[in-house]
Amino acid sequence: MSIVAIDQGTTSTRAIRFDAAAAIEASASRDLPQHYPRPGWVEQDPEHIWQGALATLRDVLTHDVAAIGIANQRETILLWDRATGKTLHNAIVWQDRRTADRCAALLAEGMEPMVRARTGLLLDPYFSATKLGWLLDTIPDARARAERGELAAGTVDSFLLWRLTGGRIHATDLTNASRTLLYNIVTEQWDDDLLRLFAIPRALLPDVHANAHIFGTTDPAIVGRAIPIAGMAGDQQAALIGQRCFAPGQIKSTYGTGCFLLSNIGTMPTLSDKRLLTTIGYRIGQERAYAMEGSIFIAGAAIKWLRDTMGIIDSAEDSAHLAASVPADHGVHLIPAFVGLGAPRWRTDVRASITGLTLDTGPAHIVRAALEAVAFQTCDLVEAMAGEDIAPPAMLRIDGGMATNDWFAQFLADMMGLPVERPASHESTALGAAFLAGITVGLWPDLAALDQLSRETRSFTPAADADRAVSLRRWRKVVQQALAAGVEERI
Ligand SMILES: Nc1ncnc2c1ncn2[C@@H]1O[C@H](COP(=O)(O)OP(=O)(O)O)[C@@H](O)[C@H]1O
Ligand SMILES: O=P(O)(O)OC[C@H](O)CO
Repeated sequence: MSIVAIDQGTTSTRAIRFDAAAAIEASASRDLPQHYPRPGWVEQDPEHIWQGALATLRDVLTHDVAAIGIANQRETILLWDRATGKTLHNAIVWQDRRTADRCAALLAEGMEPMVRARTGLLLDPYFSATKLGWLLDTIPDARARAERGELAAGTVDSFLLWRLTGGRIHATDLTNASRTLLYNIVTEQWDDDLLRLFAIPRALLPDVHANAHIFGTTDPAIVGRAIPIAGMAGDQQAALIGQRCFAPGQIKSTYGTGCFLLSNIGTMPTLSDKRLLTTIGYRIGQERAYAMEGSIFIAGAAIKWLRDTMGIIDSAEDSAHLAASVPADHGVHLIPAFVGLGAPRWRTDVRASITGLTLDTGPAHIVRAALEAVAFQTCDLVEAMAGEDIAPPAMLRIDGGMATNDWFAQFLADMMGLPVERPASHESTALGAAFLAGITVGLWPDLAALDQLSRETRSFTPAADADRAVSLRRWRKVVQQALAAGVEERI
């Protein structure tokens, strides 16, 4: 028996087939283009999302696949016609900032404490609700049609489920729901007050289920037979599960397009004093956990930008040896605020900058500064979490495309002063989705059984002589300057 996980990420879609020992049997991948129609706007073509998922699924599907799991880029929102299945607009991607003014207006009306108490989130354009509101306000007739129940909205998991089931099932899981600003993470229901606040008709929204659940079965016309879609989770929560962070205090950080650090905080939805997010970690049968999250919007995306837009590097892999070629006291800083800054600062107005340039600055310095910035931001998150009333981490588990970079993993350990552990396979997100589907169909009985599966890892131990304090002090000074420049822009 094997399980296929679809990992629908921001820049690519992958399908991976796992065996009963959680080893990878086959994998397939397709790139997913991003569109930037205006500064701060980020969109994707829904048909690209769908075709990528379908093609990769078909590539790895065999007769012994017992179930499919889905993990997905979160918050990205789609709107489609229930009768035809056609989308009404491009997907608005989580990084999109077009609703910054709407969020600022709600903030000025004093709505954030209520929103935060119910959702664990903040009033930021990152989340789905204001994006969905924008679609309803912008597309002619959309609001009236939504109210009549003719339209469906959903995050990427929900859209893929709809398409895979031949337009029969409109559902999501509670981790994805918990990123919309519409879902109450305490009562585990869509929240009527929040629906009113964001002017979202209830008829648009999917049913919500726990993560390990038969959400539907594939339409045989699409993949040849009816296979249960038996697990779904937002990609960061899927990585938390794939990294087996099942005990309070266990913490993982995934370095894909962005970086998302999630700490298992147990069964209470404790709110942060430091502008971190509280979110649903997972619900699998009777097992449940909330997570505290620090979200950094740009991680691997900075390396992708240096490669694809600036042409400074030929491949992302080259960034490791280029960084190693530059001395530690190089003095260059890159603030990767290409779409503003996420946790713990949450500043939509700040823009990216490179400082400390001299005539001997070359591409390698900028590459190193980009990798360093992601590590420094992780330190800021870990420090913010250390001030919370939650169990302190003993080490950090990392994964995602950028985590394959050895230089980065070592620098991260050095700057945090904490050991960093990296699984041999960086596909923790897909593994988490496979775990969910496998539990549902009885391949594994429970979380304890997952913990016992063999797990090969590599550890990065902090170097004794790493100049942590000085490096972090310099980083924070440059961030302060970028924040002040953001204020000036607004004036
Ligand atoms: N060796 C590397 N060093 C630094 N960044 C890398 C490396 N390999 C991949 N990346 C970055 O990782 C990202 C891809 O990781 P992935 O986990 O597939 O992301 P996503 O799920 O967001 O699409 C890209 O942004 C890429 O630039
Ligand atoms: O594409 P990733 O892996 O950076 O993940 C995106 C996140 O889910 C956004 O919240």
